[in-house]
Amino acid sequence: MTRHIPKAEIHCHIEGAAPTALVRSQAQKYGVDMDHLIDGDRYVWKDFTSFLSAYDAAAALFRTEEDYALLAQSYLTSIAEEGAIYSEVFISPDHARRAGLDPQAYVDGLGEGMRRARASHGIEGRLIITCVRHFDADAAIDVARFAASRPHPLVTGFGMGGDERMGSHADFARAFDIARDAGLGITTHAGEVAGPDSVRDALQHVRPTRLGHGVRAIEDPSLVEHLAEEGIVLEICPGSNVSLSLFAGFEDHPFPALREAGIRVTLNSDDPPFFATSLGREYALAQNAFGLSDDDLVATTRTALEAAFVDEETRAALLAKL
Ligand SMILES: Nc1ncnc2[nH]cnc12
Ligand SMILES: [Zn+2]
Repeated sequence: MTRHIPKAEIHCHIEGAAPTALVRSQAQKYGVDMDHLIDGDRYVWKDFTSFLSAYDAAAALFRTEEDYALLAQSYLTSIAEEGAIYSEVFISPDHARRAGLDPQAYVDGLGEGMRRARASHGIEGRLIITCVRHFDADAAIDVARFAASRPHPLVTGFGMGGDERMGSHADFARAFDIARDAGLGITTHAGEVAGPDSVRDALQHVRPTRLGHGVRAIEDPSLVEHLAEEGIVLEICPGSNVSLSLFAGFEDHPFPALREAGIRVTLNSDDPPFFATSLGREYALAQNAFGLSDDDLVATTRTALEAAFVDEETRAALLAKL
């Protein structure tokens, strides 16, 4: 049991956090048939490509500001009940636009959901605007400009998700420059479904302080050393990685080896209902499968808070809770 451990999450996609029951009710509301996508309480997918398609289909069912307010409120409330004190969620204006929702209304809805969760459960939240690698690089520049305009006080970071097997971070360097110049924190997905070269590509072209996943850096000892030396924080999502068959099981997962190599590691759920997980389950797994003690788990939360894209006053207040 890790309910008593204060937790912080810095890698969760809000559209990927929608429980199947909520998506079913959204589908009913908008008259969309989702039977091919949901079986009982699980999403139907078989590999990374079909996972991304299922994710896009679920996202298409959130269409109004209030839909997103409810989604953010219910997600933050659920992890607060598992002991979370801080939540950064990845958000995607491209997905909102595709669902017919104006990006400003999207961000306002998400911000309102975070405000409600903070009021009821005390959980602090921030929004990381992401572009999508398998959409196109010009769209990414528009998304970066939107993020750089600081559309909401809770928007504090910029990142990229999507299909890492496509293109290079070089194609998105301009978008990341726009976001960095506006003072936003920078993270990006790399070293998940592609290997060490992809991590090096990300470091070279977008200079992130954090990496989404990064776990396949383990295939290159010199890269592991570099990540440790530079203090790059890995947003590790073990349940997601095993579910997507990056590793055969938790006993093969590199979390312990990366941690022992001196890399700053954190625990996250990525897209929890897609991978039958939750932030609480990730902490419990780290205890049971990786042998982390209560103190080790709290240290992981501390790393997440140190790496969080948040103002220093809020960071100090959060760290004081540990
Ligand atoms: N695990 C993941 N990798 C890349 N992009 C994503 N978008 C949502 N989940 C993702
Ligand atoms: Zn992710």
